[in-house]
Amino acid sequence: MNIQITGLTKTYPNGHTAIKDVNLEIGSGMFGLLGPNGAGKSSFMRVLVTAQQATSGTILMDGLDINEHRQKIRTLIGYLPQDFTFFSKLKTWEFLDYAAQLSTSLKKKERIIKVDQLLDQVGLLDVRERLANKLSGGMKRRLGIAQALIGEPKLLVIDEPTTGLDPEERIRFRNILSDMSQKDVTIILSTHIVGDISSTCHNMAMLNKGAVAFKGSPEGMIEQVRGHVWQVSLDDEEFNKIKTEYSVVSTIPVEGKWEVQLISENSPHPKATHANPNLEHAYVYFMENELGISLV
Ligand SMILES: Nc1ncnc2c1ncn2[C@@H]1O[C@H](COP(=O)(O)OP(=O)(O)OP(=O)(O)O)[C@@H](O)[C@H]1O
Repeated sequence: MNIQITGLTKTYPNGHTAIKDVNLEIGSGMFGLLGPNGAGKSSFMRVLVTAQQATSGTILMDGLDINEHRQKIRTLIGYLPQDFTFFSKLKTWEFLDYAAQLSTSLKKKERIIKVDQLLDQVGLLDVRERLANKLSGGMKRRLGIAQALIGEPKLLVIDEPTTGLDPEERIRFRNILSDMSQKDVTIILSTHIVGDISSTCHNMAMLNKGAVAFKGSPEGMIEQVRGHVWQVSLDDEEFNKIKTEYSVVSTIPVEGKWEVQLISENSPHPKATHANPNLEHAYVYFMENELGISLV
């Protein structure tokens, strides 16, 4: 699916503008929306899935204006909101079957086949008889993906997919999304976790205070911080001093010293050398230099 977003603005009734003149083009594959809490990611996603209306601007999905073709657009979208919850008393397969009844016209026999296919795809077939509200946090998120996929959407919108998941579940969840994005489904995921983007998305945007602070590839964002990431080995005293002056992004204790990586325009220490930048470095750099948000 091709999505063209032009001049999108959302002002809530209390006067707060959560999305400011956003212009983006999103193609097939996986697109990451990165930004700190409160940046406007959820507001943006709710507008995208027609759950709330923009104040101004347009969104075209494969050429269709989402305001003029709301019903049609809704059949093309699967949505997993941040605060997704289950009805109690439904088993895992029953929950998905219920979602299938709402979003497909499949007959009972076809639905059961489809439900089990999807449960298998997200690794939940073994727990199909378990009550959905008794699943672990990671399993619930995976069941959430399955319900978003049951109507065979062309666009999958996922808000903060890995928040609260342990590392193993996080990797598993990312892998499911990567598989999906190879099946001609456009996936938009919002997150404040840099690793979710760097390991899955070819294109991304960074939102801050409702406006687009960066758009392009993760590599493009990383290039902007090249030359500003330093590493140096410090003793306790030096380390305590440097961490009050610079944005330290990682610290590893090595042989009684501290192996430190930090962001700085200029060399922070006579023994400091350049380090290879990654997306986390770029995120910190953007927050500090472009957006004026201090992390020290
Ligand atoms: N219904 C609303 N009425 C008024 N202000 C709102 C409403 N919903 C969100 N906001 C405000 O809009 C801003 C953006 O919120 P939003 O939830 O879209 O951000 P976010 O990037 O998804 O953050 P988070 O990850 O914390 O949810 C915040 O300042 C929030 O308080």
